[in-house]
Amino acid sequence: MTATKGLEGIIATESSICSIIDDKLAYVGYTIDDLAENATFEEVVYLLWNRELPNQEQLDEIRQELANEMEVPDAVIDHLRSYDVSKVHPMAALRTAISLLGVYVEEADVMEKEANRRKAIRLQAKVSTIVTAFSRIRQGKDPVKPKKDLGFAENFIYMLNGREGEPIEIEAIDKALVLHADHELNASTFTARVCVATLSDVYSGITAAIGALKGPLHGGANEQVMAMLLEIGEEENAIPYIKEKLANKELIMGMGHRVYRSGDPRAKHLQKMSEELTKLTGQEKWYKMSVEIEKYIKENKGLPANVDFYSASVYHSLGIDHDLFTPIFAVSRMSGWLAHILEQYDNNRLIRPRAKYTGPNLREFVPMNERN
Ligand SMILES: CC(=O)SCCNC(=O)CCNC(=O)[C@H](O)C(C)(C)COP(=O)(O)OP(=O)(O)OC[C@H]1O[C@@H](n2cnc3c(N)ncnc32)[C@H](O)[C@@H]1OP(=O)(O)O
Ligand SMILES: O=C([O-])CC(=O)C(=O)O
Repeated sequence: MTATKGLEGIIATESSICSIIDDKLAYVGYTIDDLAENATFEEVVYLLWNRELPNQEQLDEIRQELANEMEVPDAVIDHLRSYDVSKVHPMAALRTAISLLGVYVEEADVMEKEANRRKAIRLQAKVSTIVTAFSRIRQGKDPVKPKKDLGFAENFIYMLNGREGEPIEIEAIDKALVLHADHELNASTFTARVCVATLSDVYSGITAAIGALKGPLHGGANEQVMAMLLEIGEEENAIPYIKEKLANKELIMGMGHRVYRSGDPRAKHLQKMSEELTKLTGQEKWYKMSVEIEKYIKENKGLPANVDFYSASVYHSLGIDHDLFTPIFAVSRMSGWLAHILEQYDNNRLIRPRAKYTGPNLREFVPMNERN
């Protein structure tokens, strides 16, 4: 029995949601390039859950369902106010709030297909409200209630800032949500599938997934990228900084990927957005610095920039707090997690691999009075 460290290259399930073939990414057959340029986030949510793009009527319906379900129970808001928010990372707050939501909502443990779809709508709608409410509360402000006539990205910006977004902000957030929505069997999605394959409930699967996304080797990398750019400070420091990190065998956040070799097809869209938004806000140095780092790492380590690399300067130039970058990833990836959870329920088998044992051989039990 040999072990494959990190399960690299292991085909662990069949899925009809997302493909990565020869470094090309598609959601249900539609390339990420087409979707990034032409689809809204709500269209992508519909696509991931139904495996077809919505017609206008279906799109209107899912938009309305999401807007209608955005409010969260007072108990969840009260909970966000109940601890020292200055000491809690928003991903920890989100993980706990989603778990708490599972206690207050109806049907949490009802496993019927239609009930699970209703739960999917509620979770997708409410994740945005929780992230923005936490952000407002820690600024000493009241959460802003969602508006039923706004789209998903519009409501996110409205609830975050207490004002409706400018068209360029709405477009940027909507596109970022489209780009992060799903990614095959990434660590957090796999976590969600492992959890619900025990026939546990949707809230448990999503809570587990948020925990996995939080780590800096996965979704948490986008916040770390911005921390790195700030530490570098000025463009001329970028390459010496990177050289030193590499010499110390430290990771360059936002670089490398388990699956992509030539490049992450989402990165170029975020790069373009970063170029435009940093220019518009007079913060081009973050973009220029990122381009230099990407080039150096590609040439010297053969590693491509991943989705987290340019999203950092995109969100920064939109004035978003750096520790909200990963929660925004979660707001988007909620759609993919839910698609995979529903797919897992539809064709379930317990996920239970084996471990190659490397400990001591069988031995005599040692009574307490004979132990060192
Ligand atoms: C949304 C997402 O989750 S995208 C990924 C977000 N994560 C990051 O950006 C964190 C930085 N990147 C990494 O840590 C890795 O590239 C991962 C976790 C994404 C992929 O990891 P793996 O597939 O396990 O790659 P692995 O660790 O085997 O790397 C292969 C080699 O490249 C090196 N390497 C990989 N990524 C990096 C990096 N970002 N900086 C420096 N070296 C790196 C490794 O040290 C290793 O070198 P070695 O062969 O000399 O030991
Ligand atoms: O697929 C992965 O391993 C990580 C990733 O890029 C994602 O989750 O978007």
